Amino acid sequence: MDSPTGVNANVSTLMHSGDEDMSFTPLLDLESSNAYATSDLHDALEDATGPAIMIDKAAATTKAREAGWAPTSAYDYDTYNASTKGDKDGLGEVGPAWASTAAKYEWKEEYGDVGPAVPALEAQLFNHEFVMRAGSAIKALEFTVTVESPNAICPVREFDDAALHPIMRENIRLCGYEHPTAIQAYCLPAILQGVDVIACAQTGSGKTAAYLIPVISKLLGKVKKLAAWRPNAATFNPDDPNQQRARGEPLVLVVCPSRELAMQIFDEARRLCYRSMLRPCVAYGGAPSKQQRLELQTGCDVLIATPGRLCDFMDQPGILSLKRVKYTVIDEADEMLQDDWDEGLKKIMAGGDANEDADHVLMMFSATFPKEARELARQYMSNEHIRIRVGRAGSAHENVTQKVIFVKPEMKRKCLYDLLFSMPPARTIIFVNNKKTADEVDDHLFNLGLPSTSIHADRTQAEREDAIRAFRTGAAPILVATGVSARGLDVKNVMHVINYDLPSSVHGGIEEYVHRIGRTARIGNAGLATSFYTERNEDIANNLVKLLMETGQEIPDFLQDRVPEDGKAIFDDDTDSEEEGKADSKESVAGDDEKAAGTDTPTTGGVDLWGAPAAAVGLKYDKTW
Ligand SMILES: Nc1ncnc2c1ncn2[C@@H]1O[C@H](COP(=O)(O)OP(=O)(O)OP(=O)(O)O)[C@@H](O)[C@H]1O
Repeated sequence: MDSPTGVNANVSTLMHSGDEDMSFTPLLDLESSNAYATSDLHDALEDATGPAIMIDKAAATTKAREAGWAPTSAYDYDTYNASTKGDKDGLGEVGPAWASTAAKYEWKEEYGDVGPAVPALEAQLFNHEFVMRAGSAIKALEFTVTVESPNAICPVREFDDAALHPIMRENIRLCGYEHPTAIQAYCLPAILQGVDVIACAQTGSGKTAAYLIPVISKLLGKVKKLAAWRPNAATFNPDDPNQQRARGEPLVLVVCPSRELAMQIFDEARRLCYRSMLRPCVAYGGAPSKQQRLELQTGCDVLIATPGRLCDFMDQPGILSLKRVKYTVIDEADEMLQDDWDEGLKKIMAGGDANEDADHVLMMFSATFPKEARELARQYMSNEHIRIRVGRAGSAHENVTQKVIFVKPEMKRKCLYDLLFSMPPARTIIFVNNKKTADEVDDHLFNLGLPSTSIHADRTQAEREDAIRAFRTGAAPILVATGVSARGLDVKNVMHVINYDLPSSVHGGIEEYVHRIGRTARIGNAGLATSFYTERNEDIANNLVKLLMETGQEIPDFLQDRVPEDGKAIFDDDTDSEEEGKADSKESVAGDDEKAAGTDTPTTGGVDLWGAPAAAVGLKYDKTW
């Protein structure tokens, strides 16, 4: 069936009712993918490059079912078109329910300091089977932590030690977070100090909670004093045009580059704001703005937004004002500091009518922070800011087993097909470098009976949300994606990331590779990343080999000549040579030796890895976590 966008997208179901709709039956048993050890997956790689076999569609479908892959189900564009036609505002009865309208705790004026539990909402937010749980390999996220700060930061080993608000402590418990990760252990006390923070830690290490927990916790005690007026949820009827509406005046603003990431951060905020007066909202492009506007008008204390839609709302002062913002977080900051986002980010940072009080705090987070981004980031930060780095800025962790296979370009499809059949069915993301290839690979797999779906920037927002939902629930356990989804996507049990195309050095390079492979093996779980390497990928070869070395991976024979002569994996960019004076010691890869060398002793002098003279930020110390 042809789609309105001219592709044969095949999202497995037409579901527009929010990720908490439990009537949706996953076709892939979510737990079963836990049954396969990562070693089973990569041992099977040996079999993945056999000779091409031509298979007809019926035979291929039978083969896919026999191998255990879930059945395919075509996207029903007729139903989709019928349901959204004439419903541009997304407010019609049959229109899709967007992620931005997902249920949240609604505060009533008669509540005291803590609202009562709402069991149905609690079950949706915390207990459903799609919430990630920390894996047993969480220790692999324990790197040497480097802190540069005007004051010493005393990390919190346990959430109980962080002086958090009781509601926050309870919500963390409901989330199932038992211990803080390294980045959380340092960010909690750092952010509670109330100064600007730049933080960098590996993919899937809990950076979202690292900023949301302290910020929300700090606001909880004073929200009644700080928050703007909003209608009482006990009596407010959003359908009544005569009801008085609020203006969105958030206390917290989180800006991130992709819609999917915004929805995900919104989900985390919905959990962490549970039973509190703080009302989270999300604003992102593609979905109708009217619904998002109504949400802002119902009250907004924590706003998560992508830049385009945020700037649109900033141009409507009756709808949104940033004058109360106390905390601004730029997530995926190195991406947000790229030229593409320059105009929007400048406008957001200038803040329109933003809070110019001295108490405004700016935070930047990412798993990667190349040199140019570090320099730019400093321009926005106050002089006395805190910098926290877990391991090397831009490093990966050893929970992802990385395999690189040499493939002739014309053999990629065959190789992909064999690869998918060489191991047990598992939730898999296949990254490609352009939208056309995404459509082609998705169609190819789907036509061979494999339950794939795909996502890229040319898809409508409804298609994007459906694709992610189908992938998350297991209805379509194979997701073909362009780099748009490389950052942030956090889906339980993604066991395998395949780089059908490796990122080129001009389009994301090694940073994008790190983000892509980081969609698997999150928060202490294990995963596999397989990359198809062709002769056209020479531009990324040196950094790829260094990254493989850094994480103790096997270097394939065809890349052996890229191994540095001294056997040390030092990244060119891991220095600030543009600064006057010498960079302090170039950091070698974070291995056990380096960890052992970690010291609690503060050091000063030289130029730090973020490009500021270390003396300007007071203390600098490494600590073995
Ligand atoms: N302390 C914790 N214990 C257990 N799970 C946690 C903890 N903190 C966060 N998580 C979970 O870990 C997962 C990864 O967190 P998150 O998405 O914030 O990672 P991230 O560091 O931002 O990754 P990326 O750089 O890829 O965006 C989420 O599902 C989150 O709910």
